[in-house]
Amino acid sequence: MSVLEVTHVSKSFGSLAAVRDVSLAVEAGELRAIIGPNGAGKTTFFNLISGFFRPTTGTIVFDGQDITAVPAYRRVANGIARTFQITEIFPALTVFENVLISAEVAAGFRLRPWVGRAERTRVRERVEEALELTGLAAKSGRLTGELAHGDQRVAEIAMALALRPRLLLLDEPTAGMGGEETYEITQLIRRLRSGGKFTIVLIEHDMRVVFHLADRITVLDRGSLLAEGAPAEIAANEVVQVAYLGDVA
Ligand SMILES: Nc1ncnc2c1ncn2[C@@H]1O[C@H](COP(=O)(O)OP(=O)(O)OP(=O)(O)O)[C@@H](O)[C@H]1O
Repeated sequence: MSVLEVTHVSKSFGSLAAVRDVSLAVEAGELRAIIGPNGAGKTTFFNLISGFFRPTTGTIVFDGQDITAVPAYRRVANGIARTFQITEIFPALTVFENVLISAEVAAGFRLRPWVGRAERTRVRERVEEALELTGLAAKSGRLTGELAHGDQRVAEIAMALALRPRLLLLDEPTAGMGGEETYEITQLIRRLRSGGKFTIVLIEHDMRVVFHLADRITVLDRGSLLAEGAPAEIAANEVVQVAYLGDVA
């Protein structure tokens, strides 16, 4: 069954069509990679799924529910969490505090004058679970700004996991990483995927990571869907090779 169904979605900024008539369906438990050259519309597409932008046309259905008009914060409550291309953390707070804030905001704590102890405990459990899942538990008391870049990106993933999402959107999780860190985060994403709890959509420029992790790959080019298929099909697709993969495939 499809968890996410995007149908004929477009998004224009003035006269620029950043996403043009894109449709895709992501199955439960699948790891889908979205690739494409710079400016292909990948991040805009993420912003449409997470609700930061409303599509100009088209519909987005999550878990059988039409969420096209649902605002971003409610999509989080429905089970969609994302990370960003650029790290979005509070460097002066500890890892634990960053993940806790994320979980508390999602639980609506900041909007209420009083929150019961049981609910606080439940949210803390989510934070601890996210830190365990990402392997950051031992570093939870460290200031986030003092962590290596790779661990900061992992902390961001922990912040998303603390929302207990069913759909996890990862925007270039290996951006700015060296070989070792890229390997570590690839292993982490593979673990998250194999746990079976999450459906993952990943934007990624590193083709080794993409071909390693993805069940299926969607290729965007100048806002349009250029191709979709299993990694072997995409690697063998001549149109994709010409437009994007070049020597890599
Ligand atoms: N908020 C915005 N306002 C105006 N134009 C935008 C906005 N966001 C994106 N664009 C434009 O839409 C097009 C697609 O951008 P987008 O960031 O989605 O591409 P991308 O595939 O994620 O690129 P990259 O790989 O460089 O991150 C670009 O031409 C970009 O300049």
